[in-house]
Amino acid sequence: KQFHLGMFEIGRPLGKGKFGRVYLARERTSSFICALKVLYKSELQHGTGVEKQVRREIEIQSNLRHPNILKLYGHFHDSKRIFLILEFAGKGELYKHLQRENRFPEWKAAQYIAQMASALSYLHRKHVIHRDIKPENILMGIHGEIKISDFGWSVHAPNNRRKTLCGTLDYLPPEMIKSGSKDNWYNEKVDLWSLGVLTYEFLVGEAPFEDTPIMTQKRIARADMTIPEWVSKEAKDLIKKLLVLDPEKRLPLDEVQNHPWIIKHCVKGERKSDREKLSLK
Ligand SMILES: COc1cccc(-c2nc(Nc3cc(C)[nH]n3)cc3ccccc23)c1
Repeated sequence: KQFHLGMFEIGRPLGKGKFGRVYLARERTSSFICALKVLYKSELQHGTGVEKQVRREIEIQSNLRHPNILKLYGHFHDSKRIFLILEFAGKGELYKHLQRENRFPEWKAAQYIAQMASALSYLHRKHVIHRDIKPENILMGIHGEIKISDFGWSVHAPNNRRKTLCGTLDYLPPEMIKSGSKDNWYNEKVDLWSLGVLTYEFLVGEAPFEDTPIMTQKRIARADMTIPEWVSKEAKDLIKKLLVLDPEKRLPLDEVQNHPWIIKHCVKGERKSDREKLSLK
């Protein structure tokens, strides 16, 4: 399908991402609502990581279909700009909601982590590692479902990309902090660590290793964090099983999805009494 700018009515600017602006848009013939991300080629210097990052984002995200992953419907460009036609998530950036609410109640945090685990499990089955899981890269749909966006840092198979440490260090796993062997950078277990950091931040309202940049790196390398005593023991258990230094020892995603904390808050539909009947059988 060939897309071009004339096909869209451009609505209000939704906001500025790190490499371009995002507008609400409507496709004229179908009246389909989407979000149009505009990137200026001038800002993507040729041959720099950013241009490759955008190409990778397009290549990876356009082949993904999952309710908790923001869809990329297509892309096109003109002389000066690249346009990404993205799914519109009506409730915007998750981190804004987290800022406003300070922290999420356990039932809400568990539902978000269950959705993230489902999306990551789908990505890993397709050998895609996101590598940049954090609240800033998660959007919220109109029904409160969350959607991973921004695949700029995701990778397909192992490759020799250097990750420039832009933005927060809080979510980096120890293997990406240590200068040692780089092949661990391309092990999907890095997303498990970030899922643990995300779980902590949803419940506590700040990242587990938040400190000065130097101290953050030291604390990550030692998995040096304290979980407040008011966090439930089930939630504590899950965080501790994800924030493990050895990538191979981190709780696999299928066990995250079956963890008691997730089951307790996410098995929707049947009432507790029915659940007891089921387990008594
Ligand atoms: C920096 O603030 C930014 C930047 C980019 C988008 C938003 C934003 N986005 C969306 N939805 C989106 C965005 C995309 C790519 N798909 N669906 C909705 C919003 C609602 C209120 C405020 C802001 C919103 C903010």
